[in-house]
Amino acid sequence: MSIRLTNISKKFGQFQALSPLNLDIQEGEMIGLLGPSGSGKTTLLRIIAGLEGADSGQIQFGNRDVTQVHVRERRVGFVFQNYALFRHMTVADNVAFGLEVMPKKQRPSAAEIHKRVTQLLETVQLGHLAQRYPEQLSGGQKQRIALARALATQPEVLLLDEPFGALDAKVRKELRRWLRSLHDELKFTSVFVTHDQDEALELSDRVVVMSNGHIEQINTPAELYSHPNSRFVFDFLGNVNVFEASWQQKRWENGQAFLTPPEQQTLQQDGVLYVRSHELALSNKPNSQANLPFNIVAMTPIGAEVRLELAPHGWHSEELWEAKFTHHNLQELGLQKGSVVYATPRTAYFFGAQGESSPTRLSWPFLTPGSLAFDI
Ligand SMILES: Nc1ncnc2c1ncn2[C@@H]1O[C@H](COP(=O)(O)OP(=O)(O)OP(=O)(O)O)[C@@H](O)[C@H]1O
Repeated sequence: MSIRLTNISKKFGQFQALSPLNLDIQEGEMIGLLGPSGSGKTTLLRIIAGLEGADSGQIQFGNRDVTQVHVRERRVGFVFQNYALFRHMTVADNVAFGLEVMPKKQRPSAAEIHKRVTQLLETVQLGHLAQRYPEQLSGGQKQRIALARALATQPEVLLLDEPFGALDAKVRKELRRWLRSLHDELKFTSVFVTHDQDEALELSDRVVVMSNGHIEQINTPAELYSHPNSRFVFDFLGNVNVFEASWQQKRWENGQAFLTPPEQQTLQQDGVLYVRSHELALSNKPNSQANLPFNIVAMTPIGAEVRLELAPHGWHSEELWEAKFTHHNLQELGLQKGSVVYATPRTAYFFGAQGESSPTRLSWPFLTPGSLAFDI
């Protein structure tokens, strides 16, 4: 079932929770609503569900205008963060609930309900827990049951509000993969809310990035990562290093540090350069492309990588910079906590001070310490 939102807005009193926004969701797509707390994700999800009315605009499911249609008639499945299972009912009865309360004419027979519940419990791989009560389940199991319950009425749209928010990191990851494969198998259209960028990037076909009640950008995870269209999206997708750049004749400067633009670039103005932590090379001396001196203040192994925290040396940055390397790379470089190093970006994104919101992507030839043809 495709979903089309046209001109949807919502105010709570004087507060504009959603500015008029448009969103087209394809049939069978999995859409992640990502944004900081208060950006309007849950409000938008509740409006799609029919749990909240919009102040303006139209909602279509396929060709059907559902703007005025009651939540019960919209045929959506809903999963909340806090499971919302009925405590006094067994797992099987919880899953059967949506079917049992159907109007008599539409309700399947008792035998059909039993069959469907059994199948759903198999799908969520919890058939053996059918006679347990919610309090006898782990958080991850409860959330799978909540999903089975939401799917029992065979909705064409599944809406999930921070479905894995209350679970620990490992269970979250398992359930994410599991939800994605269930989605691919059953082919319903899903919209889920999250403030976890990894979750949004891993699960979604497209991510809708929200801030202050409007949509900042909609794109596939890969495109969002390679072409963030605003500083907000860049910041929100995490871990960027910021170089406040003042244009001085042929290069960007900040204190004693400088960066020379790639040859073909003609961005001769002040601005801000954003550099991702894994797009930095380090060396024990500067070169003609970059003179970005740092003190290494911390080296933290995180799984297969080591994260370096770098304090600018002789220039200013609001925050420490971060660089990521494999253990092997780092050994080759022979770096120690406390040493001074020079960073050279491979790629950076330039936001001009003149206010244009989309950045220019800058790409330099990759310089390794041994191949610095133009060391200074
Ligand atoms: N019923 C309500 N009455 C008044 N204000 C509300 C109501 N529901 C939401 N808001 C406000 O609207 C804004 C958007 O809320 P919403 O829950 O949609 O944000 P969110 O992006 O889902 O945030 P979170 O990640 O914290 O859940 C918030 O500032 C919130 O305080």
